[in-house]
Amino acid sequence: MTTATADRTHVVIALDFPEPNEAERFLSLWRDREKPFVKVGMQLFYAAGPRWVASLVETGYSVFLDLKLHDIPHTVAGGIGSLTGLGVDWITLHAGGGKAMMEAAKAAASAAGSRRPRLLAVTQLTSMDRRAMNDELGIPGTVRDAVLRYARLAEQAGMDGVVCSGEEAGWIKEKVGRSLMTVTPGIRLNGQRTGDQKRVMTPEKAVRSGADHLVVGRPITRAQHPVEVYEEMVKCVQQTRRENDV
Ligand SMILES: O=C(O)c1cc(=O)[nH]c(=O)n1[C@@H]1O[C@H](COP(=O)(O)O)[C@@H](O)[C@H]1O
Repeated sequence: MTTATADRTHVVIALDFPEPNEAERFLSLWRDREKPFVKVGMQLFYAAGPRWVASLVETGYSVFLDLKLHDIPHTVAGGIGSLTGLGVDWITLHAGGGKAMMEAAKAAASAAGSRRPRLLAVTQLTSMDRRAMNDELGIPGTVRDAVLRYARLAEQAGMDGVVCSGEEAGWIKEKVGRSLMTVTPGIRLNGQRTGDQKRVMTPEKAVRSGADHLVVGRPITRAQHPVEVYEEMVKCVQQTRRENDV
């Protein structure tokens, strides 16, 4: 298990593929290179199952298991208990499940001792904007305020980090605390299609804004030359960190 540390910003590749063999074919592009940190989300997990995820870990990948758990505390604790044996690095759950749910998840993860996965609370999805949040969900105020509220709750419940957009990462560091890890999807290069994402940022700007780690799917998985795009992003992130002393 690799642990993402503050001295390195990971560009985590979201393996949003329908079948494990597609994901494996994609990963084979990195055959002679350092293995990237990868994210397995619901699409691939439901198709490939937990054993495949465990085999990915055994092969040497750092894995972010993004299942966004959200249920009553007892059920989420049970889910976390079933997932800890896979050896993944990070697991997501929705902060909107509440403090008791997150605390139950933390207790279940802690049972794995030093090999426990880090728990990340998802705040407001990056596919949401203020209009959808206010009008559809009935949550008043700005997205930033809502994200901050979730982040505070996550910190109080002992979460290791939060998933948020680049627009909120720095705000969270300032208002909630620097030790709470900020993991940021919604990453796009200048001029790239945003698709269903609403709160997007370039890798450079996200790092400057306070993102500890980036999650990138389609800009890499759908690129003509995925390894080159990935390496370019890693280089850009490292350079930004150096230049901004972050
Ligand atoms: O938890 C996540 O990883 C996540 C949270 C969020 O708010 N927004 C978000 O896009 N994600 C994930 O990040 C990835 C982004 O993919 P792309 O939009 O293709 O780069 C997807 O796998 C999403 O499931």
